[in-house]
Amino acid sequence: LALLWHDRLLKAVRKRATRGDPQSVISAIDHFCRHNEWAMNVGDEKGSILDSVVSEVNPEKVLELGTYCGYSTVRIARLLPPGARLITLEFNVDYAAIARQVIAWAGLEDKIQLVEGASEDWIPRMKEHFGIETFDFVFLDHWKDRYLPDTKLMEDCGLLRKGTVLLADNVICPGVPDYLEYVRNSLSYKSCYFKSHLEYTKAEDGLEKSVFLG
Ligand SMILES: O=C(NCCc1nnc(-c2ccc3[nH]cnc3c2)[nH]1)c1cc(-c2ccc(F)cc2)cc(O)c1O
Ligand SMILES: [Mg+2]
Repeated sequence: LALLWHDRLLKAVRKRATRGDPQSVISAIDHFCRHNEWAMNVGDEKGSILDSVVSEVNPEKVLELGTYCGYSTVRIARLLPPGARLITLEFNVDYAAIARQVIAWAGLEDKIQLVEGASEDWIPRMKEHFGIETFDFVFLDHWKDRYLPDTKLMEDCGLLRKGTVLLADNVICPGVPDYLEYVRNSLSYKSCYFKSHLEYTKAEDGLEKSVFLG
C-alpha cells in the first residue's frame, strides 16, 4: 500500500508540476499532502522557515539527514548558488527511489547526491568518500533518536566548523528532547527555536536552529 501511495504522489507531481521547475514540484507535493494524503514532508509552513535560513547561510556544502520523498531536498537545492553541493542520506530504499524521481523532475540532479544507507555508517566517510572538509549547513529530518548521536558523530569527525548551522525538524512533534537539551545547554552551540506547526496540520511543531561555535 505504501508503494502505491508513493506512486500516487509521483503521478500528482508529474501531472501538476512542470519538469525542471522546482517550485512547481514543491507546490504539487504540498497540494497532494494537504488534499489527498498526509505525508511527513517538512511542508510549506516550516518549509518557508527552512528557505529563509538556507538563504541567510547561502551554503556551499549541505548535508541533509533523511531524504524521504525529496521535498526538502528540492526546497534546499533550488536556493543553492552555482557549484554548491547537497548530500542527502536516506536509509529506506523505497523512499530513495521516489526521491530520485522527484529530484529528477525538479531538474536538480547535478546539485544533489542521494546516498542510500545509515547515517552512522556514512557520516564517518564524508571526508574520504565525498572529499568534504566541513559542512556549512545541516538539515536534520531523519529518525528522531538519531539526531543527537549523529550530531556528536559529526563533531567527532570534524565535519562542523565555527559557524556551521544545524537546522532540526520536529523538535516538538514527534519531538527530540535529548537533542534539544544538548544543543540548548552546550557551550558549543547558540540555539534558537522557530515555532510553527506540524506539516499540513494545526498541531504545534517547530525548527531548532543551532550554530556551532567551534
Ligand atoms: O519520522 C519522521 N521522519 C523520519 C523519516 C525518515 N526518512 N528517512 C529516515 C532515515 C532514518 C535513518 C537514516 N540513517 C541514514 N539516513 C536515514 C534516514 N527517516 C517524521 C515523522 C513525523 C510524524 C509526526 C507526527 C506523526 F503522527 C507521525 C509522524 C513528522 C516528520 O516531519 C518527520 O520527519
Ligand atoms: Mg520532519
